[in-house]
Parts: sequence; C-alpha cells; structure tokens
Amino acid sequence: MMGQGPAPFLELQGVTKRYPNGTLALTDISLAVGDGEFLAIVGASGCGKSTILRHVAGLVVPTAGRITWSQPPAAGGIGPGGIGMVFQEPTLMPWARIQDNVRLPLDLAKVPRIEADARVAALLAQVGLADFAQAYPRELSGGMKMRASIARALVTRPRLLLMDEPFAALDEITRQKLNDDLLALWREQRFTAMFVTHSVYEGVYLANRAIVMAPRPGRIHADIPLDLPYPRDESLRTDARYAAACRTVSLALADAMRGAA
Ligand SMILES: Nc1ncnc2c1ncn2[C@@H]1O[C@H](COP(=O)(O)OP(=O)(O)OP(=O)(O)O)[C@@H](O)[C@H]1O
Repeated sequence: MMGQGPAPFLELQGVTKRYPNGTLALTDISLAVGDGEFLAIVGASGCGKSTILRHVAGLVVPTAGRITWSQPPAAGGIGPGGIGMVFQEPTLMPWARIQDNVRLPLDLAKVPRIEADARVAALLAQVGLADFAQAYPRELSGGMKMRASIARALVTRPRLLLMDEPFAALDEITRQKLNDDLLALWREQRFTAMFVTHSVYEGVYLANRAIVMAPRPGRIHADIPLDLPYPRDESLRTDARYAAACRTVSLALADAMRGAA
C-alpha cells in the first residue's frame, strides 16, 4: 500500500494466477504503482515477471485477486493514452519501412495521417532514427530495431510503458546507451514504467524502485526504494551509492532464491 495521498495509478491486489496446465505462476501479488514511477522487476527465470506484465496489459485474467486503476487505460488497454509494450524481440513488420512500422498504432487508432506523420517524425528524431525513417528493418542493427520498437510503443503517448527484457539481446554499450535514451524519454513524457530485467545493474540504473521476485510459486520477495537522484548518467555507474543499491538488490535476489534452487 502507498499510505496517505492520492490513489495509486495502478494496484494489483492479491493477484494469483494458475495457468490452465496447472502451473501456479503467481501467488498473492499485491503491488501499488504510483503515477510516473519507474519500477524494475527482477527475479530468476520463471518467477512470473512476464505474467505480471501480461496481467497489467489485460492479456490474461487473474485466477484470484484484482487489478484497479485510478483511471482505467483509454481504449481498454493498448492504444492512445493507454499502454505501450516493448518485448525482447523488436517485432517489426519486415515488409514495412521504419516510419510505417512506428505509425501502425496511430493508423489502428485512426489518427489523421498528417498528425500521425508529424508524431512519427518527432519520435524517430528523439530515438535517433530520423535518417532511417525510409529504411526497412533488415537494414537496421539490433539496437536500432529496438529504438524503432520503443518509438512505436511511445507514439500513442501511453500513460504506462511495459517492457519485458527489451535490451537483453544487445551488446553492453548499446544497452547502456538505450538505458540513457529511455530515461530521457521517461523524464520528458512522464509515463509510468514497469521494466522486467534479469540485470540488477540495469534495473538499479533505471528505476526508482526495485521489485524482487521469488520463484515457485512466483511472489514478491522485496520492494526496495532506489533513492538515487535523476537525471542519471554514466557517472552514476561509478557512484558508491549505485554500488550500494546494486548490492542491496543483489542480496535480496540471492535471499529470494535460497531454498528455491
Ligand atoms: N501460457 C502459459 N501456460 C502455462 N504456463 C505458463 C504460461 N506462461 C508462463 N507459464 C509458466 O508460468 C511461470 C512464470 O512464467 P513467466 O514467463 O511469467 O516468468 P518470467 O519470470 O517472466 O520468466 P523469464 O525470466 O524466463 O522470462 C513459469 O513456470 C512458466 O513456465
């Protein structure tokens, strides 16, 4: 719970999920997310991180418990004012130019073409792809494809951005650059972010709060505030406070795994 003050932007209350094959993926997840927060969700493979995001996106329904919103996402979910999603795979349409890939959610929402094109151009510039608007996905590097995928998720100006291991397949330098670009977009657009990662270092760099999950069955083991100041940049990586926060989250993760191997 978030104590006094405005209702949380989003709240999972006692969410439990048993998949049809019997797997108990989540048990009794209670989590209140404030408007504009940046949450990192860390935990070992299979502890239910993606399942939490799928619930929030409305892609699966909980077996028990519920999800409440201060204002339900527009259009019932993914779309303008609603939810943007980015996965580990950029999932671009190979036959479409980058600008057409990024414009897709606006086309689906029937945003007038002139306005849509202006928004696509602005966002491509922000993610550093202005010169590649006419290119096809196969002409882009992995990092550039991920930038396009982020642009597509943000072009509808969602209030919530869900990211599931988006940078896991990228090299370290590209990944760090994308971390910085993502933080810049978050500070500018003020969306709420839920970011699943296996990397404690990445999660601590980005987030103002780390949710550490334990497996079998998936549950929240620790909820750790990360009081490192924003804006964050490369200098944070050598900051003693960053090291201390990474250590705290790593210890919580190790504790979550104890007895679960
Ligand atoms: N559609 C499904 N049907 C049955 N079981 C599922 C389904 N999706 C996930 N699971 C199971 O639920 C558990 C949690 O899966 P989930 O993908 O949420 O974990 P995760 O923490 O995101 O894992 P990873 O880090 O490997 O992506 C796992 O045991 C997984 O096998």
